[in-house]
Amino acid sequence: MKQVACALTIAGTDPSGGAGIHADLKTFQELQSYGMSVITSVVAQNTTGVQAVHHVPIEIIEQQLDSVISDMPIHALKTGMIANQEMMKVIQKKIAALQVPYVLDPVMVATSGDALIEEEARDYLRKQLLPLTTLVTPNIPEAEFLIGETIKTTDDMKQAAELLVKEFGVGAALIKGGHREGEAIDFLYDGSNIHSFSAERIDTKNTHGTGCTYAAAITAYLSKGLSLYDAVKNGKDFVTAAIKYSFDLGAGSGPTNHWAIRKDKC
Ligand SMILES: Nc1ncnc2c1ncn2[C@@H]1O[C@H](COP(=O)(O)OP(=O)(O)OP(=O)(O)O)[C@@H](O)[C@H]1O
Ligand SMILES: Cc1ncc(COP(=O)(O)O)c(N)n1
Repeated sequence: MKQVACALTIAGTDPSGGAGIHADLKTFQELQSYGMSVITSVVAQNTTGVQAVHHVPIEIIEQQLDSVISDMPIHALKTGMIANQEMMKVIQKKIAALQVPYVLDPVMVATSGDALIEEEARDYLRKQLLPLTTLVTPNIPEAEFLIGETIKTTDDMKQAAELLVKEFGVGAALIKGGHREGEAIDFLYDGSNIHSFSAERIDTKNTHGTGCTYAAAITAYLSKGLSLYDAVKNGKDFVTAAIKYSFDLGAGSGPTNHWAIRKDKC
């Protein structure tokens, strides 16, 4: 029997604490999964945008992966920002051998609009990393890129989720509706059924890190042994509370609140 659930994130940093590795580790901690991290890129960013990016050398990414994999239990893992193909290759090699639930957040641009991954790497992600996943969690622009089709309606969202499983080999697909108007509805296709997860839209500009927080919450729940459906359902509650009680910090799009779920429960 496992002593403690352990979750690993492989992603970039956010010194302002709202997105990337920081959002992931805060979420793991809040959900009582032991958090571990491998850093791909050091990103100088805040609520207003990205100011600079420094990629960690490939051999150091590989060594970080070896350090954690050789010594620690990993019950679920998540990837976020992986900026280029070389990084993807090494991560692909290491995680293919792991055989644990894998949540891929196909991070391409920050909420601010700044690009976080190189053009040529997008295709590599689509062809090589998607087939390794238990779950992929694109927002609408990311899903449009992955399937090469426009997504306008909720039917389009459902079809995109099915296509990702049937044509692109992902284990399951969760298409997030944060970028639409009206209720915040997401669709999960798990290979057999479509499920919807919906919440009232919260009127706020403070959504920096919502995608990271959602995928990290799902990863934490998977590390604790929840089913995919329950992990997404609980993850949706977690991110909704995090947006509802988000912080009006910084001059731009403020960060979500990773301990908000406690307020809703108390
Ligand atoms: N204003 C909002 N009110 C309620 N839920 C929201 C709101 N905005 C986004 N969500 C929800 O937050 C989650 C993240 O969705 P979104 O589509 O924004 O992802 P994302 O684009 O990857 O995140 P980010 O904006 O951080 O890049 C989804 O469950 C979505 O429905
Ligand atoms: C290192 C890193 N990873 C991911 C995001 C996306 O988060 P968001 O779109 O919410 O700003 C980000 N800004 N920075």
